[in-house]
Amino acid sequence: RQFTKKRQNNPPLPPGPVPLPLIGNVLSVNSLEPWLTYTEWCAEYGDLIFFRILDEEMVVVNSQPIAEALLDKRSRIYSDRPYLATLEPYGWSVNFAFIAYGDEWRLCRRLFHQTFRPESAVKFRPMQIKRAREMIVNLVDDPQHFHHHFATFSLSVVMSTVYDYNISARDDPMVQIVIDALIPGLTLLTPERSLLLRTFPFLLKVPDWCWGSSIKLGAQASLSRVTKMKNVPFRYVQQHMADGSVSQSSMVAENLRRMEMQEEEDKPAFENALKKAATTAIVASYETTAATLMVFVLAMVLCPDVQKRAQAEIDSVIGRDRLLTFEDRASLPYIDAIVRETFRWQPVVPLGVPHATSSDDVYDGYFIPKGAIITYNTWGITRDEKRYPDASRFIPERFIDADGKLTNDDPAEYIFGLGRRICPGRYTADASTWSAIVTMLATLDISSAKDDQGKVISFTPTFIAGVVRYLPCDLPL
Ligand code: HEM
Repeated sequence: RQFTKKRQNNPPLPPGPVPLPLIGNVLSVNSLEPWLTYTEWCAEYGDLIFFRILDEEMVVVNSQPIAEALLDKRSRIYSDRPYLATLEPYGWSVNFAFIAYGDEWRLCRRLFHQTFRPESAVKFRPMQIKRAREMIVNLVDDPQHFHHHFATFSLSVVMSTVYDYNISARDDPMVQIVIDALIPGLTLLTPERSLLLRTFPFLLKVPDWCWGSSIKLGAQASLSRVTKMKNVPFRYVQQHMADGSVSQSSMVAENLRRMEMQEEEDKPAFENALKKAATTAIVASYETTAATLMVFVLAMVLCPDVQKRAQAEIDSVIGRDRLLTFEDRASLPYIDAIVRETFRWQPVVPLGVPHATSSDDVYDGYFIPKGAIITYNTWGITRDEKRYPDASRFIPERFIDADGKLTNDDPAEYIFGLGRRICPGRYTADASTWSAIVTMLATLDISSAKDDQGKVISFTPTFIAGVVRYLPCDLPL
């Protein structure tokens, strides 16, 4: 009744599938790969769709111009995040990517931005190239565990910028702490788990011996792992600052020095925000960068001609006598086209991170209610056949014009989200991806694994779906 009353004097809602009473459209959405449903709906209902999942009001945006008009141009209204009941009990409010739009988010984001804005991020480039070369050594030594080396690479870049911590190639204790907290966390933050706790919050209070206590015990275990991930590397910097053995320019060290000049009463909030900004950097980079590099190796195996053309570009422009640096980037357009196509072909965050509206709005004659969950369908953009003919194929040439130059279409403009919540790590992510890809192409040949008889092991790549969509680590490559 409340729902109907609220609508009476407002313009119509955007078009969408007819909801069932109470449950809404929950049964029509592919729960594992919702982006497929949203992309199908786009053909039927257009680029702005409204539907309901139980009592949640959902809006899906299927076009880049509408996403820019809402998330960017009206960012004052569209920058909140939906409430996730799992966040606090499981310790994940430490990740400011999921917290509400407000003062705490603003402070975290400001601290983050100081380190990762373009002018600062450029300083990391030599380190990123160095880490990419270390990754190659690991890949040559132990090619089978390539996913592990990509994850190590991704963490080594971010741990270095945030804590000035150098991780070792294998069995690093700090990496273990991060992985222990992160891997279970990826599945815990699903909307389904959140819905369960929102509907039955008493599940966090049931006695240990009672049926259903596994939720509470799981939350306690997660909280303790995440707290460890937040505190241990932070303490590492505090301890090593005193003896001068960490660089004073790491994100945490720099801000701890700033904190010394602050009033005593401001320090706890600042330290808390700094811990959150630092931990978010680790969490947000870990799986996204590694998943992107997995997509790249898959593409190289499926498209050997692309790999050959890229290697020929490197050989003809740079030669074979030296390794590459960022100064070479502008003279290697085909490599950049591969980076763009890697981002587009299998976007690792296919629905971005959902936004939420903080007040009612009207767009193009449609009413968008306060508190609606706004999902930006990145996957749908990448599958637009008008913009990307033969969209499901890996074709870097689509980003090269007739003169051999890069076109103006750069997927980095949409795969990192939009508006005030746009990925603030995007410059570092792009530079890490480029340095890893170019160094691999210059030094390695990537192909399918072979069995004992020397026959190629065939496989069908299947992705694991979640906020981050990734390939399993045991691909036979
Ligand atoms: C290929 C790699 C990456 C992709 C595809 C990616 C994508 C995204 C997307 C789609 C969002 C949500 C944006 C929105 O709400 O509109 C996001 C948020 C975020 N990303 Fe990334 N990201 C990547 C790597 C990184 C890295 C390396 C870092 C850190 C150095 C990072 C830090 C963050 C943070 C802190 C947020 C939360 C922003 C906020 O809520 O204010 N990301 N990312």
